[in-house]
Amino acid sequence: MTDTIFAKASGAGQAAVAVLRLSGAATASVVRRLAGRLPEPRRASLRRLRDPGDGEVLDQALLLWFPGPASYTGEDSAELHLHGGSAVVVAVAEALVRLGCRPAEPGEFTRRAFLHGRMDLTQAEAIADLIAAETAAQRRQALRQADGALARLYGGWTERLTRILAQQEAAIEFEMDDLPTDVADRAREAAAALAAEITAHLADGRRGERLRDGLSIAIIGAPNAGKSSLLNALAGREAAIVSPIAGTTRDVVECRLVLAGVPAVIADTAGLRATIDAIEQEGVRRAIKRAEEADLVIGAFAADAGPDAETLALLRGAPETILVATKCDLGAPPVLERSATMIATSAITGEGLPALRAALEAAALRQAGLGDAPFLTRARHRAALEEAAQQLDQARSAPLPELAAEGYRAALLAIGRVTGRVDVERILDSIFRDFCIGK
Ligand SMILES: Nc1nc2c(c(=O)[nH]1)N(C=O)[C@@H](CNc1ccc(C(=O)N[C@@H](CCC(=O)O)C(=O)O)cc1)CN2
Ligand SMILES: Nc1nc2c(ncn2[C@@H]2O[C@H](COP(=O)(O)OP(=O)(O)OP(=O)(O)O)[C@@H](O)[C@H]2O)c(=O)[nH]1
Repeated sequence: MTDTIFAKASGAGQAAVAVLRLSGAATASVVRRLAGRLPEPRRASLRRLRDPGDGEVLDQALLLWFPGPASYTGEDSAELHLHGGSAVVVAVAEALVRLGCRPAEPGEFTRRAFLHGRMDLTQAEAIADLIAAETAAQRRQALRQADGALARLYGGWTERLTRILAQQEAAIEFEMDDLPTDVADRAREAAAALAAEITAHLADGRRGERLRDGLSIAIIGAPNAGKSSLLNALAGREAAIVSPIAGTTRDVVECRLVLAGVPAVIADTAGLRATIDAIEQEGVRRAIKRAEEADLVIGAFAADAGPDAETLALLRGAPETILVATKCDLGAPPVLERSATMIATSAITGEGLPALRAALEAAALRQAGLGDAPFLTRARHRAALEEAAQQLDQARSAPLPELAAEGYRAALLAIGRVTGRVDVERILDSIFRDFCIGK
């Protein structure tokens, strides 16, 4: 019999109401000892909670009873909605321990939901993403995944692969019996179609992962180009120091932005120039590194000075770039030969800033926006699906039918690791470790 676990499911700190969640086989008897007879399933009922030892009233609480398997975890569970004071929560928690319950590990409720088949691993991970979601687009992606969009997609692939494997094994039997058959060919065709679908799913430009992790944007340019002023204007606060002294920004200054529902971190960096100042050199090194790792690089130059070679060179390696001619209040921006997007801005008059924001939002939607098909959201899924596609390719060209079957089996295992249908124990810990207690 599994332990009966409990945890405060509502947030830390003082609040009007604290929700304690319980799950496990002893839930019904524990609740009866604490609150009297069980209420109707899933109906809130106001109860006095009493200390099981001396009968002292601990709180006046709302009680909910969820008999398994129709509960979040799939087990008998209950919720106690207490007054939020810490002494109330502690008193009830102590009573629960005396009644044989134990505090839950992080993610343990959702882990139990998975173990009872209430959801697959992509859905369990989506619950964690939903709790962490900070923007509308993140919420939508997590909700879609929690609703089973990836579970259905990958589950469908698992079913098809199982059939392919069965066909291949039948083909081996037929061959041993010297029966003529085209079953192996049919398996190979089905595997080719599946491999193509998996490859297309992998080639999503990492949009789902970008939306989950946030977009990285770097502002680079010569000293005094107006980078810090640009960052402050975009962030709407004085995050970075602005001064007429060239070489003011040394370290990377980060600000969080939300662009069309996509979370982003925009970084102001040290002005690019050769210098003998060791600290500034390190700043330039960090600026270059940031630019190389960014999803989008803003190349800033003063309109009256024109773009510099160093900045343009760094822009060349970036996945997406926007050129910004700053200080356009001081002079007209130059006409550039290259076809790159250029936006003229002024931190003084505000000119061009809405256009820059719009360009950033368009880029964010392009790089991390939601599409019709669900996107891959985690590196864990990507690695397993890459392996599945590779195994399928190898299986299709395997010289022996037994080797082909081996490859199909390996591909099946790889996809199974994503959904948790096969070989799960090993990956469970790493997934649920990141949960908060009470979920
Ligand atoms: N108070 C409270 N709020 C919450 C949760 C919770 O557990 N408690 N949730 C927790 O994450 C989320 C809601 N998710 C839930 C998912 C399934 C079931 C559940 O009991 N499912 C049963 C019965 C469905 C029904 O009544 O029709 C089932 O699916 O069989 C409950 C909550 C968000 N809000
Ligand atoms: N007229 C005008 N001056 C600006 C504008 N933007 C920035 N400046 C001025 O240009 C100087 C440099 O601005 P910063 O934003 O500190 O430039 P930076 O590129 O971050 O400079 P470093 O930290 O040295 O790399 C400051 O004196 C700003 O006031 C603008 O749009 N118009």
